[in-house]
Amino acid sequence: MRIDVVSIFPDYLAALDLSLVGKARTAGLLDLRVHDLRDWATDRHRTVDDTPFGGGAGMVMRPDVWSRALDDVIEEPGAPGVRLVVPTPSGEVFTQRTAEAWAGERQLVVACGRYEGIDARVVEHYRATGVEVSEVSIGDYVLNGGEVAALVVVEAVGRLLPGVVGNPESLVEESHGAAGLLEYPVYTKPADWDGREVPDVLLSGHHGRIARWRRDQALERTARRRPDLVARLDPATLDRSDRDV
Ligand SMILES: COc1ccc2nc(C(=O)O)sc2c1
Repeated sequence: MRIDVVSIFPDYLAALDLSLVGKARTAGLLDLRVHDLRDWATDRHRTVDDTPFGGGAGMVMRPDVWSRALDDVIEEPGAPGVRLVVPTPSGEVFTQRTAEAWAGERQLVVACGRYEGIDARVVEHYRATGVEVSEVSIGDYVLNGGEVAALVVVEAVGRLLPGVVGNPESLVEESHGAAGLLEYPVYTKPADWDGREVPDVLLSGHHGRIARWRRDQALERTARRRPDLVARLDPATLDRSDRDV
């Protein structure tokens, strides 16, 4: 998979050279390219914005600069599996399900807005040329630009690519994973720390009981902290018929 990120702050994406995503890049599992939008500006000040039509505070990012950049970066506009991602506070919420769907794409191009955003005609133009365009938000809080959202999207999608995470099994049990539950509490050595002990069941060696305890903990935690997720659970996840283990 190829992911391109276009930003006026390309150094913001340097964190993607680290950890799992960095290893995936080195291993050739993820072709991640970061671009400076100003490289497509035409004036000596490398201007990418201008005042908003209709007035109002702030500046808007110019459509001509963005289209020169995206025309260069999008491999095959309109081809299947090519998606333009535009992080925006007015976007649909980006979730684990979104990440799972996008992990199957051929190319993601993430356009990071700044100032008051990107001229709306850019999204209109690429939609009209047959490019899949997704305007997404990573949550209900105020950011200053799309770069943080780009980091979230690249990590959430990149870690789902085959070979990136050592044990694919771990993708099932993690919070918001395939089961749709929050993760159960985890423990490691020392067994006795701060006068607090590890739940006995985890020391029992009884795998069936451990699995059941973990699922019960995940269900309880999800019901307590994220009741909104419980409504979406597969009924089989709530099935307690294995009580005999
Ligand atoms: C101007 O560009 C922005 C500004 C805020 C913002 N907030 C996002 C979010 O995902 O919440 S993406 C994004 C892009």
